[in-house]
Amino acid sequence: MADEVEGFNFEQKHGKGRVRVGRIWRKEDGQHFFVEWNVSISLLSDCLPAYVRGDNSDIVATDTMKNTVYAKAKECSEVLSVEDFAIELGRHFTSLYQQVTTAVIKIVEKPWERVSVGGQPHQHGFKLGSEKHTAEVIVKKSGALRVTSGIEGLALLKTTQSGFEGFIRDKYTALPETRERMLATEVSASWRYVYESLSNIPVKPPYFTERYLDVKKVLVETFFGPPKEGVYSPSVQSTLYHMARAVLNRFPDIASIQLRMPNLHFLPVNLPSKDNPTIVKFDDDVFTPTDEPHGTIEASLSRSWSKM
Ligand SMILES: O=c1[nH]c(=O)c2[nH]c(=O)[nH]c2[nH]1
Repeated sequence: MADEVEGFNFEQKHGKGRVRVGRIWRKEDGQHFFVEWNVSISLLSDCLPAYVRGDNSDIVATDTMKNTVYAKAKECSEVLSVEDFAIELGRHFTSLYQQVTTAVIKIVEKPWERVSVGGQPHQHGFKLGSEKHTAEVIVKKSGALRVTSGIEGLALLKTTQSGFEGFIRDKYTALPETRERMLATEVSASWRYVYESLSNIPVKPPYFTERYLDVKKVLVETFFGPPKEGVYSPSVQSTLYHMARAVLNRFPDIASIQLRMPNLHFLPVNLPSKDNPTIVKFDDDVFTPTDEPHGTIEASLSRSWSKM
């Protein structure tokens, strides 16, 4: 929030970063549920005297914020999504403290997944998966709300049905045109829901978790295409756009989506030999995997009637 202080413009916020919490829920049938969250809290509050006069009487201690994460985790008697937990924290800070005008809560969930043993889901055994579910929630004292969910580290690769042709050629261009290459990326996506107030968010607890899984499915299926023939990608740009569009077309409760898709190159291996026959001649088979340097391709897509 911006204030005028002694003739200057002044903006401030304070919070606690990287509060780590694990929570078990035990069901009556013996099945356990487990989540591990990394929570960051940032509060916009009326506490100028702390900065200007050393008067802390309007300060919510960041230690209290940390304790609140554990207290609220204890209070939640049912399994809930990162979004729901973030909304609960935001609601708490903006309603309990007169000084707090806005709460920004970010959570990254560690991807613990139930293991299967002998083909059966284990009651209390979990292994670490790969991509992470994230949420960022902004709650205002008025009840105004913004919920943004995301995926980080969704690594995808296909061995064909990708090419790159027709790009600008000049004296620095060495890249050959191709209709046959590998395509590998690590998708980061974040999408904002249409809900703008605490009073109109869906209250059914699995809603945000289900949506997260639905969005991931649409992103993955659009990237790969049908199982047998796949779908041809003329560029990362085109594939990214189709993925973003598929999500907005499919889910009316999502207002906008941002995608970041590095192009993780697999370089053809050719090993000529001066005297003997060629050691390795590339035939779309042997590659040097690289992640540095990599292409960076990102875009966001929102409904044109959106206010943002
Ligand atoms: O899909 C691609 N998009 C690019 O912008 C690009 N640039 C490049 O060198 N290779 C690729 N591939």
